[in-house]
Amino acid sequence: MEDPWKREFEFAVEVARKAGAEIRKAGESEIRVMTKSCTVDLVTKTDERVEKIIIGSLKEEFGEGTHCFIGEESVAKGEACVLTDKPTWIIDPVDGTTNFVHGFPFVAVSIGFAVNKELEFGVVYSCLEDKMYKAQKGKGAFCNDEPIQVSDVQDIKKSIIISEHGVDRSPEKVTKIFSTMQKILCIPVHGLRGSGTAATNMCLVACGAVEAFFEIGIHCWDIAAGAVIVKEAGGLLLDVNGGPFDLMSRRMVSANSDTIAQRIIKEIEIFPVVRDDALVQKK
Ligand SMILES: O=P(O)(O)OC(CO)CO
Ligand SMILES: [Mg+2]
Repeated sequence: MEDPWKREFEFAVEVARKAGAEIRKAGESEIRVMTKSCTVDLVTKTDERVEKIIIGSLKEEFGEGTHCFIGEESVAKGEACVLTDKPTWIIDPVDGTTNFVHGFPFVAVSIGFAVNKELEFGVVYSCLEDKMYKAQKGKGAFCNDEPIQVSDVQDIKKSIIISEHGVDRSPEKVTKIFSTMQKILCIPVHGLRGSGTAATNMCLVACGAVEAFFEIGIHCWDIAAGAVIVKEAGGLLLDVNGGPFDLMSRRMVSANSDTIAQRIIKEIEIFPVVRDDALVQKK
């Protein structure tokens, strides 16, 4: 069947590569750090500039009228974060801003594309490692053009699991997050990890380096692209309560298999978060 989004997909790969080069270059000079929701929610001029480059390039190529854009920094400045049926680009210009600021070597550009609220393709460029992950619905997942697949480990005791602690440091939430991690660690699993970027974490699931990544508190721009990559690599996505995955819910389990996903879900202590599409629009 003719691929209706081929041009968009190929352009997304090109734009992600260009954005990654900008991030690498910016990392060589002094980085001026600002904060968003709290003192540990960091943002830099590079996040804002790279998002403008990505959205500017996409608008120039595909026009403003028919395509919609959800970008992390545009939403931070008050733009809407609502997924409609229109072709929508979901963009995190710098996933792993804290890593970028500290020179911790995992930083990714994440570009997802949805139509009729369904994800069609995802591109994650881990720009410091120079790894281009990409996937189109129904066409498999790739890293630097090599096919990738999730791991076939079904025994949780032989797994590595990724989770992150996020930027909300209220003691009740931190207690729940670490209690969940403690329970999973003590199953016992082989190890717990975290790269500091959700997009890269999902690609680590997709290429079989770890069995699962789960988090409550991530945003749609962190995981839209990775969601397609995990699925196309043979993995699955679920809500943290075992229900269907909902991109705007800020809750996600991505895993190599249902067996691993369900075992983790048994241990997750759920806490409330405000959905992305319930964020108050400032514009
Ligand atoms: O670095 P960012 O884009 O704030 O994203 C974080 C989670 O929100 C890492 O995935
Ligand atoms: Mg992010």
